[in-house]
Amino acid sequence: MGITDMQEAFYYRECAAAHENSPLGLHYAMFLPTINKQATPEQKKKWLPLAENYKMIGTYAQTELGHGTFIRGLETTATYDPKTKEFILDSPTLTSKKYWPGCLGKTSNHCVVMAQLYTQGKSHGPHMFMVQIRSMEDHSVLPGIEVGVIGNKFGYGTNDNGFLSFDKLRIPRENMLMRYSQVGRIPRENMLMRYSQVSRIPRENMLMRYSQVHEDGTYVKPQNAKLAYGSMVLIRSSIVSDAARGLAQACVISIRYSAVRRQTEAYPGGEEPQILDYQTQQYRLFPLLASAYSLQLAGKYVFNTYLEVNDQIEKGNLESMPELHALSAGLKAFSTYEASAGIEVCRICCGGHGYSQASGLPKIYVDVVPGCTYEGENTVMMLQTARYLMKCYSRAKQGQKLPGFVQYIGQNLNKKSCMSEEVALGCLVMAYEHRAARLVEAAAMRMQSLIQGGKKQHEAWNGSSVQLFWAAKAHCHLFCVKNFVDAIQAKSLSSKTVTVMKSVCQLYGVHGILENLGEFMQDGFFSGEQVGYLQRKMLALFENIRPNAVALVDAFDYPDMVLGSCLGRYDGQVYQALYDYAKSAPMNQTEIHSTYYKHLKPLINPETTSDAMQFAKL
Ligand SMILES: CCCCC/C=C\C/C=C\C/C=C\C/C=C\CCCC(=O)SCCNC(=O)CCNC(=O)[C@H](O)C(C)(C)COP(=O)(O)OP(=O)(O)OC[C@H]1O[C@@H](n2cnc3c(N)ncnc32)[C@H](O)[C@@H]1OP(=O)(O)O
Ligand SMILES: Cc1cc2nc3c(=O)[nH]c(=O)nc-3n(C[C@H](O)[C@H](O)[C@H](O)COP(=O)(O)OP(=O)(O)OC[C@H]3O[C@@H](n4cnc5c(N)ncnc54)[C@H](O)[C@@H]3O)c2cc1C
Repeated sequence: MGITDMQEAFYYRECAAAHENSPLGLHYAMFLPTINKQATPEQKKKWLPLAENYKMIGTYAQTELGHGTFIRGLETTATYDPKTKEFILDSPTLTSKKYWPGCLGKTSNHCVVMAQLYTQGKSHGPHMFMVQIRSMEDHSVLPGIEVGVIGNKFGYGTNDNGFLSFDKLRIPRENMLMRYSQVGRIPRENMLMRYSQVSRIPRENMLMRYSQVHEDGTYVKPQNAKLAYGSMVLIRSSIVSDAARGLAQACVISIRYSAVRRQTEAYPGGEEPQILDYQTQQYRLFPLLASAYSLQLAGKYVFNTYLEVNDQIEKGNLESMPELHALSAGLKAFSTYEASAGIEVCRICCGGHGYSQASGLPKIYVDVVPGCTYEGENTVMMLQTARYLMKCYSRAKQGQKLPGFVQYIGQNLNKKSCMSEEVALGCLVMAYEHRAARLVEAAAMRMQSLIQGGKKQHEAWNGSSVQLFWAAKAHCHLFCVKNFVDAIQAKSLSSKTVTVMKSVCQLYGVHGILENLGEFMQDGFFSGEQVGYLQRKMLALFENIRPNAVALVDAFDYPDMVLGSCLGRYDGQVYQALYDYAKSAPMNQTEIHSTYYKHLKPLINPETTSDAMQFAKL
């Protein structure tokens, strides 16, 4: 392609083969970024040119048959042999076989492998290693390696997710990605490669990051063990926009189709209305349209935050790592949950045609829904965010100032909503802050009471994890609402655009409250009368959004070739497109299908079926 910008290359691939999940997807999304972020300058100098020019094609092999979530429980081992200055990679058990990595079964000839590092008889936890798995001459599998595909999946048909195991495979010491932790002496020139003059680096930086070790394999700890998890944070930060894109495309298809489809006379003898005029269709689709806009804004925010924090990390300042982890983990979970559920509603809103591949919706769904699992199973990710919120809560209770977006935690909960008929954006934000603060406090109180009752920390954690999940979900929901409101209020949009977008933003906030009413009303924050305001406002917003609904999805500007949908075509020629799609079905290339002669004819006309066929039938 010759496109050098990663993001542009990503969008090109999205257009050229939308939702096809390229067999090189992991090469771009994780193999290249892992070399970029986890390799030393020397290693980058050696591997990046090869990988960028497809002279190395790789994937990210971390998950095993027995472990995906619990990285510290991974069983693949990498044991350092000081005599030969090599690592010995081994899959000691059945459950240690790598299982799931994308593009692994047949495509990749290399992979970055997450394995438990052992040196001098001690385990140092999961680390990344560069491993060649296939010959660069003829793509044959190298000795000491077993690799293959895992078979059919729910979707992702074009991705050869695979399994991989090692039988005491030896790799050079230089193949451990050593940017943040090392084994075996680091040549002085490496230091120079990272920083122009070793002398110019304050000594504590060198000790913290590039301190010397002996050739006997003494291990040098990284500044933070979680630096090795960096590639996952990058992808989680990218997945939010990915989920938003999928939901937005499903909204384009279902709302355009709902403007074309007419069904059921509105009154005896009357005209059949556009199904988009049914209030129930608006109730199902318009909040999803609002959610698509909200998640797109959230995706931009979290990816920009990733870039900023990653810059600081590369300079040795790890201060914002915990906040980035909490934000990316929570929003990855929140966005993929919301998008997956929303795409399914869009499909159902298209009736029978929504169930056809011709709609383009099943393909979008099976492309987005695994995002609830990969890159960190959603519940686990929400609980990671909850872990951070608990820390923030105790800091708030100690009177400490909290960073940026979590300042709402620990606020005075003894207040009522300011909600009026107008449903001001500020009152919406206040409601979400109150709900999140209350759920964070309730989870913290629950944990405290269990511990005071004699439970151990891990028992109290598990005994509070439902409420911890609720708190994290409310935190992410607040983020999306507040981020949307800030965008509306900060944007210098034209007055007409602001009016329309303000309605979309209001609908996102109002609908979210009505769909989670118990959490907003449990402490009497809202009165029944105020709930009535919200219900009437939601119905009014449907009417307000209806005239601009098609324009609001056109604004996403997805070309027909990306949507791949007979229902969501820009020209609205749905029925002709469906008929053409049907006519082009492979089974219609012959009038009588070959199976007629073998299976049907003997039933229908047994007397005319030749004896041989009869015999074949028996
Ligand atoms: C530029 C364009 C790029 C192109 C990308 C384009 C599009 C992307 C969109 C879509 C994706 C496309 C393709 C990709 C498709 C498929 C790829 C899937 C690949 C995979 O599917 S690849 C495997 C993923 N597999 C996981 O995702 C495992 C999840 N499991 C874990 O991640 C850990 O297992 C965890 C965290 C559960 C426990 O880990 P643990 O047991 O070691 O930690 P523990 O609980 O003990 O402690 C916790 C302390 O660590 C801190 N902490 C933890 N993690 C941190 C981090 N990341 N950063 C900073 N701090 C962190 C905490 O904040 C806390 O801190 P504190 O203690 O202060 O509270
Ligand atoms: C399409 C697809 C592509 C993938 N690509 C890759 C890849 O390229 N590279 C790679 O390495 N991996 C890949 N994976 C694997 C993926 O990263 C893992 O499946 C994911 O991390 C979840 O781990 P798991 O499968 O072990 O699920 P588990 O962790 O076993 O989850 C099962 C259930 O247990 C629950 N659970 C687990 N731990 C906890 C806990 N501590 N607290 C509460 N509940 C818990 C979960 O919430 C979940 O409900 C891919 C997976 C898919 C589906």
